[in-house]
Amino acid sequence: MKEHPVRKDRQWIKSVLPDPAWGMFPDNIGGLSDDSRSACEGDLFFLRHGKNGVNWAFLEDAIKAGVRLVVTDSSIRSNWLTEAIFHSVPVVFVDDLLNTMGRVASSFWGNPSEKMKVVAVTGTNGKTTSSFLTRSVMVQSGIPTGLIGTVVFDIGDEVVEATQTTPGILDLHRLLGEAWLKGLRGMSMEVSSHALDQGRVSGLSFSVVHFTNLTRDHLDYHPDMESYYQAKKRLFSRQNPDGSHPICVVNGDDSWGKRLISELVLEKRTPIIIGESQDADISPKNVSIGIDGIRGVIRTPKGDLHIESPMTGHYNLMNIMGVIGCSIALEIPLDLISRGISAQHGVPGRFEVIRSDRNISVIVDYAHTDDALENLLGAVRPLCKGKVITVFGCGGDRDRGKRPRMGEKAGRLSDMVMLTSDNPRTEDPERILDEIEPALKGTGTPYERIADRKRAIFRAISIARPGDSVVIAGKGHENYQILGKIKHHFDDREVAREALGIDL
Ligand SMILES: CC(=O)N[C@H]1[C@@H](OP(=O)(O)OP(=O)(O)OC[C@H]2O[C@@H](n3ccc(=O)[nH]c3=O)[C@H](O)[C@@H]2O)O[C@H](CO)[C@@H](O)[C@@H]1O[C@H](C)C(=O)N[C@@H](C)C(=O)N[C@H](CCC(=O)O)C(=O)O
Ligand SMILES: Nc1ncnc2c1ncn2[C@@H]1O[C@H](COP(=O)(O)OP(=O)(O)OP(=O)(O)O)[C@@H](O)[C@H]1O
Ligand SMILES: N[C@H](CCC[C@H](N)C(=O)O)C(=O)O
Ligand SMILES: [Mg+2]
Repeated sequence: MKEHPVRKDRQWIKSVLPDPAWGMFPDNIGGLSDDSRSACEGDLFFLRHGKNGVNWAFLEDAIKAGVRLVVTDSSIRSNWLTEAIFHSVPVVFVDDLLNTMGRVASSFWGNPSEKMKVVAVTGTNGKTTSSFLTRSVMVQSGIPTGLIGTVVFDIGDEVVEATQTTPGILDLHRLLGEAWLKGLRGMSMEVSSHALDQGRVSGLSFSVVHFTNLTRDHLDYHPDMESYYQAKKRLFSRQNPDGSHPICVVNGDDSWGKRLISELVLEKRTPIIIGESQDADISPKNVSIGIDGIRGVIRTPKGDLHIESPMTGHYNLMNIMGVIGCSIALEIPLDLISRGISAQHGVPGRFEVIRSDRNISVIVDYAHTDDALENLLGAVRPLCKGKVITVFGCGGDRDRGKRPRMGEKAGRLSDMVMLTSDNPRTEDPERILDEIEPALKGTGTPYERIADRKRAIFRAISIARPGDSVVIAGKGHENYQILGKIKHHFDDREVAREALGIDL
């Protein structure tokens, strides 16, 4: 068993857990796991319910792997646990497993989030973009800062492709622990509604929490918009482990944001409000949005702030204002906020322009909700001299209700549409297109239906004339396409370059 970089003291576990049932605490704990597939000898293993209850084979596998202590929920009692004890693995029963996991994992890594500046962003759209911008500002202000979100988990010298927007609770605490050990003192992270619903951020301490917006998505997982909102709201109502509350930054132009603000005010909290209205704490004073980006002056409680960002679109102005709010909450001086915003030249797969010597603009973007598509196409239109040709589809095994909505937006806001596949996953690609097509057809905009995404991109680029824009939406930074359960290499940017005749 490797020596733990933080927990050199033996039996630290005694101070954070109640006594095990019918057994003693082990002498030492090497690691934490909640998945039999990654459990190691010497680990403390958390036995958890899945959506289908408890799978006892997982416990058996974990014991075979040599875990030294099992912690589980008081509601989980069975002969299998007696069996664990029979194998001389002590079992601890707790009333609130997620809360215990958060406390144990944080303590195991030396409570890094309590020592770092952690900024968390949630909302349907704009999390990744805002988290990159926030990190940039924090770095400019001298706080070495990592990033956890949809595109990467970046903890200093270790940058790995993200597996989820918000990783599982133990991975999250580990990432923060390792980030601290590598000298990072800040973390800019995305928190998805799934993560909030599943308690993945339990035990973490946040300095600032940011709400971008709430529009339709993920209603395959959440029963309705109200439950989706309640999941997001947890980030703002939860307390840090020391009982404090983070500072909240909320988009006051969004209808759910307005509600969140009024609920926070009722709880005697004072959120920093961003928005177009001059009543907002942070609002635009004199801002222009064009092909070369966003520039101008933003009003803030600390005075006027000059911004110059290569990013474009009104929605990115909203993201920038949210980030200004977070930065002011961190007490970062205005000139450094301004520098940090300018230094972020773009975000992978978000409004990524594929340059070529053809006089057409090709834009790859991650818009995969109807609101994002509307925002994106609304940003492209004023910049485009010719026609807007949109290539898009919808993910399989995900919210089906957004399919017609996306079809309608794509049709209404484009001059030509290539209806194609996104990640079909285990669904029949043609059936997904069937669910998008009627709404698209209803707009009267010409379209072609080509399920093969590569062919659709090639076709869109081949029909584009000088001055036209080809918008390839939905997959952004993704370098794969999921067909069935298999991930195949696929990158919209590579395919677009190939179609444009650019050497790869
Ligand atoms: C729908 C959903 O979010 N499911 C999550 C949930 O799965 P589950 O309840 O089915 O759990 P399970 O797989 O039965 O496992 C139960 C327990 O047994 C363990 N296990 C499981 C298998 C095994 O062989 N051995 C074993 O010990 C698991 O580690 C876990 O402790 O709990 C698991 C453990 O934390 C998550 O990995 C899993 O995320 C799946 C992979 C997923 O795809 N989630 C997506 C939808 C997601 O989280 N998306 C958001 C993005 C949203 C956005 O961008 O807005 C994200 O944050 O990435
Ligand atoms: N503030 C915003 N409001 C509306 N749409 C936005 C906003 N910011 C970005 N978008 C659009 O949404 C897409 C996704 O943006 P981004 O990746 O920043 O969001 P996200 O919340 O991280 O999404 P995901 O949950 O899928 O990771 C962008 O490519 C853009 O089209
Ligand atoms: N985080 C989003 C990603 C969707 C991206 C899109 N390409 C798709 O596969 O549907 C989700 O889990 O819904
Ligand atoms: Mg994201």
